[in-house]
Amino acid sequence: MRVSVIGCGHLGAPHAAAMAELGHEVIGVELDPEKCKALAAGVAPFYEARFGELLAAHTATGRLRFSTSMAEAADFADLHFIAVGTPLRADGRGYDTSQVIGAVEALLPLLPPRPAAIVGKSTVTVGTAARLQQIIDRFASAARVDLVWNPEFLREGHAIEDSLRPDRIVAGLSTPKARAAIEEVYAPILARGDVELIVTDPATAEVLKSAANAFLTTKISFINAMAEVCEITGADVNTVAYGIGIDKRIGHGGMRPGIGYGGGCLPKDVRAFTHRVGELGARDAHGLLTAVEHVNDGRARAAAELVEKANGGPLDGCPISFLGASFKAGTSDVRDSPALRLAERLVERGAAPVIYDPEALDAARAFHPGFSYADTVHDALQAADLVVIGTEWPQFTHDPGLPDEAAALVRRKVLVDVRNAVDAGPWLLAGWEVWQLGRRPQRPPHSAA
Ligand SMILES: NC(=O)c1ccc[n+]([C@@H]2O[C@H](COP(=O)([O-])OP(=O)(O)OC[C@H]3O[C@@H](n4cnc5c(N)ncnc54)[C@H](O)[C@@H]3O)[C@@H](O)[C@H]2O)c1
Ligand SMILES: O=c1ccn([C@@H]2O[C@H](COP(=O)(O)OP(=O)(O)O[C@H]3O[C@H](CO)[C@@H](O)[C@H](O)[C@H]3O)[C@@H](O)[C@H]2O)c(=O)[nH]1
Repeated sequence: MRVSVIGCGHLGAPHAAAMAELGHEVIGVELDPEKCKALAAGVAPFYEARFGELLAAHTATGRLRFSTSMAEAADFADLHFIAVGTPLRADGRGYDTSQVIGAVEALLPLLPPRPAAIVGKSTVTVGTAARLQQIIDRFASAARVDLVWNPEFLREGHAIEDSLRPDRIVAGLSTPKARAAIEEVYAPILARGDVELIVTDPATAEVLKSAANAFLTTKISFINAMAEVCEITGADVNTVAYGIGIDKRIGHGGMRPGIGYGGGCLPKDVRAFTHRVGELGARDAHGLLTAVEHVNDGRARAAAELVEKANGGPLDGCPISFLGASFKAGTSDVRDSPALRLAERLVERGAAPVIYDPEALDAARAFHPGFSYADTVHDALQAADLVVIGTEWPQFTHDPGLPDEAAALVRRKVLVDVRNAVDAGPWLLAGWEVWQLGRRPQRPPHSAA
């Protein structure tokens, strides 16, 4: 099938590569000329597992190409994925959907006189598809153009894997032709027989996506609220999370305690949904989601207080080796990164963090030029009074050599892991104190404290 992907950011570019991998002929449309040029040359503009490899392979054969021209895409493709951004409005009251509306309005008059499907993947407020349908209906071509709302559930860092092997495919649509288009574009996935296609109306598809992200944040804030309880009672939140997660009704997935959720999706999506359900008068939903956001908003402060405790007093002038900048491991994305939120708090408290990240240094430098950065983990560790793990990269949490290596470079062997991801054992053996959220501090054998 000939498809276009309009908007080639963290969602659209991997989605375009995955569509090419499924055998489609794909054109990606990207407004940003630099990003478009890199993609067209087969070079990934951000770090995402397997994406670079697929991009290089499929741009080399010509099955996947990129352009800044919407007209080229309109002419070429029969199905158009909309994957443009939906940032929060500046006042925080819901999404700014202008990129979505703008992309559809730009595409419609360019479509040639043959059937086409517009397939929305961006995350939107419920009601957006209905608004787009009205815009489509105003065009003479309306009978030829079908609209599908097909929300995306991929996780950054797993974008290719999640696109090729999704948990489910959701399609909000209203005509048999639209259903046929979705079944055709996802045919290679559906043929495997283990992925359910949920066909519903557009409003249900929109709410389903918002509800999924709202539930994910609820789970994270729940365990982080339990971390607070553990901190007060001297209980251990990692054991609590493990113990309750054994119950299949609860599960272990998406319930790692720590500094809270960040990234380009969950914070803005739950914010926009909270606002929308409030507007709609859904008071219980509004109360629940407000509490979820409130817990998350408090995590950077809780983490900063933990760092201060680990330091044994105020952080004024304290040199901190700060490991991690991306919003989670496996991506170079620093949008709304909890790690950088904490770094900011530490600076406010007078500390001097030096930040290192294996993949996100360029993005962090570009978006947060005010921080100090090191090009290697060795440079970041040099003469630090504290080491803070802000992002759970395996290079920091699972490198068996790091505790000894770091011990030789720092001034004091105090580790604060705000992702609760480190196995303290090797660090304690190397003489480190280990501090984590919602857990008692662990001290090395034979330590006086
Ligand atoms: N990032 C994810 O993992 C993910 C997963 C599921 C859903 N989503 C949703 O997908 C949407 C996109 O998210 P993202 O993270 O990729 O954002 P992003 O900002 O990384 O990418 C959006 C891209 O669209 C481009 N763009 C905007 N208007 C355009 C136009 N008219 N023509 C061509 N290109 C245009 C921008 O230049 C940008 O590169 C959002 O609604 C987001 O909530 C994202
Ligand atoms: O147990 C957990 C899981 C995640 N996080 C944090 O939550 C944030 C988001 O993580 P994750 O959900 O893995 O990343 P995203 O790539 O942002 O993906 C989310 O947002 C996407 C955009 O809507 C959806 O498509 C995905 O299904 C949804 O998981 C990150 O800061 C994580 O560190 C935790 O603190 N504890």
